[in-house]
Amino acid sequence: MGGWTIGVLGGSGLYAIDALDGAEWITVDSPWGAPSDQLLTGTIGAVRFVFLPRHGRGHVIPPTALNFRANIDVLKRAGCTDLLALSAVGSLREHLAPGGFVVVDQFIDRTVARPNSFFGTGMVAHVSMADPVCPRLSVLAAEAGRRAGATVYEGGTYVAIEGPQFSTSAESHLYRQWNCDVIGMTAMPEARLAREAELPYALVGMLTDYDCWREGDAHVDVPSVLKVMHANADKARGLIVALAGLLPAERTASPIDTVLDTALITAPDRRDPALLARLDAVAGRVLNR
Ligand SMILES: CSC[C@H]1O[C@H](OP(=O)(O)O)[C@H](O)[C@@H]1O
Ligand SMILES: Nc1ncnc2[nH]cnc12
Repeated sequence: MGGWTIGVLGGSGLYAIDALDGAEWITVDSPWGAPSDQLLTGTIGAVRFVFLPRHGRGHVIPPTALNFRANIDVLKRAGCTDLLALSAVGSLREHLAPGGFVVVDQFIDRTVARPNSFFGTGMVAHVSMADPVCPRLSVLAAEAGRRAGATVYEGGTYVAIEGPQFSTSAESHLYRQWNCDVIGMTAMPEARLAREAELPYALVGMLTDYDCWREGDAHVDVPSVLKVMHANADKARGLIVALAGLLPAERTASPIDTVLDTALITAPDRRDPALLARLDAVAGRVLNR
């Protein structure tokens, strides 16, 4: 038991949060390289927040070049207990109208060019991704979104594409046939790495457009995404403030806090010391005992 420290990954159009008491940008180094930016830390009530603009302030890093491992590693090092990801997403469903929020509960990963694990040769691990998000944080994020005035849809499958180009119409129709609900470029491998780092992860997709599947509609472009995001930025910030008020005073353990207990397979005497050193924050709990 203890308090909550919520790491917030801010996506397109959300590069800072202004409601933090004692707000301070801090630098956290990572053995995985440079994260997207400094971390903005501060508190709202009893809850500590650590905010990272996923693409860096000024949106300088494209999805493929994001150092997802460093981003998750620095959030872990900064003491985060849980992660809330906020992302602009395209809608693949008529009823998921731009302006609404979708609390995602599944993923299909179509990314092809991103390191997607902290583990590797010399320290092999396999975590379950069957239930890729934290149900506890997802429920609270949904309620926080409603309190912030958003229309919130609970549950939905996010297809992660490599980008940076938006999809072809054929792909957009295919993803609809696969029962995907929303589309974006950043939740993978972010959600995988959060799980490996034993950080419960919830994702609120902020619907900005109908991608390019809808007959007679203009296809998605950057101005249309940013227009909706700017109109919704207050609701996103309101969600964070409302979440602080909804979290119980004490954080009880989550099963996700200990997923590495059953994930490591490499024999202790065959482990690579250099890789173990890089895993100090992510897996120190199980490697140092
Ligand atoms: C600006 S449109 C495409 C861009 O927006 C989304 O970013 P994020 O998930 O960080 O909000 C999408 O994944 C693309 O990176
Ligand atoms: N249609 C779309 N495709 C991929 N990423 C997005 N982010 C926001 N809208 C998107």
